[in-house]
Amino acid sequence: MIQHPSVSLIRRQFARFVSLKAKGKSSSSRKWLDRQSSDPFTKEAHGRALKSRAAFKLLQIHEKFNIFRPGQNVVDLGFAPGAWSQVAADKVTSRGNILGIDILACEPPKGVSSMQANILSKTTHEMIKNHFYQLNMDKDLRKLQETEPIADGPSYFQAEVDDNLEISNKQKQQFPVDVVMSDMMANTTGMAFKDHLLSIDLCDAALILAIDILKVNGTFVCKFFQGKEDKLLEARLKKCFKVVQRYKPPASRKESKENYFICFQKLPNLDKIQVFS
Ligand SMILES: C[S@@+](CC[C@H](N)C(=O)[O-])C[C@H]1O[C@@H](n2cnc3c(N)ncnc32)[C@H](O)[C@@H]1O
Repeated sequence: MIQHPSVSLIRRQFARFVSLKAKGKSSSSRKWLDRQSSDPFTKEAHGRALKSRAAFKLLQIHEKFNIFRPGQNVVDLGFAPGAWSQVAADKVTSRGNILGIDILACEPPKGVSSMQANILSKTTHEMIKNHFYQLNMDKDLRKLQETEPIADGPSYFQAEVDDNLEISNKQKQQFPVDVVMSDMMANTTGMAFKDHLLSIDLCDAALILAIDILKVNGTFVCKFFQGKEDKLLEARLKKCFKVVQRYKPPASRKESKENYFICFQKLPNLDKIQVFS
């Protein structure tokens, strides 16, 4: 094919521009690419159709602490691209429910519900609560319909069903979730202290949600970036859970400041003001 000289010139200049850009890649992004291509967890994640190597961190946390059981309700904060949700969905089976929240738009993995929302907004917390309340109501209604054929029954029958629903929802609605887990992190700035504070803010938002919706004895898993304030976070966690442990799974890179709090046995009757004072 004969090309107009100006077209081929533009193509050559474009190719040169691309190659210069590639050469000019910062050493940190080149290092990142090298690390990704040689990383055994990244390779294995591809092989097992997992969304990212982050899956292995949660698998290792689960292997050590036995977090999940079939049938549980789980909230996955900062779920995108979805590796933790994949792991949780596999462990809780189709009897359980996973809700993933992320500030970014992301298609959730199979069997996972999701919301694009910011956990630092109060509205997001309300939306999460409503999601599980609705699930509970649907479950209760199905149970009642299995035992009582309400569709053709007289209206007093329906009233009785409504009363029963109200009672069981009052008991269950408040704390419908078994596990709240957060792998959230905002875009890092490169300034260690600022990144640490950003991370602690996200942990606090996750903890507030856990106080509001976790069952008594429920489990909380939370990534944090280590720094001066993590002792204060740990103190808050200890007011809410009987057992609080720090654990850095082997799949978490040694050079990364990330670490995890694994908290078991949520305590009853928590007062947020007291926890945060
Ligand atoms: C390290 S990634 C999570 C990886 C995920 N656990 C997985 O296995 O695929 C951190 C996520 O936190 C999300 N995030 C950061 N700030 C957030 C916020 N304020 N609200 C909700 N999600 C947030 C980011 O968008 C990002 O997708």
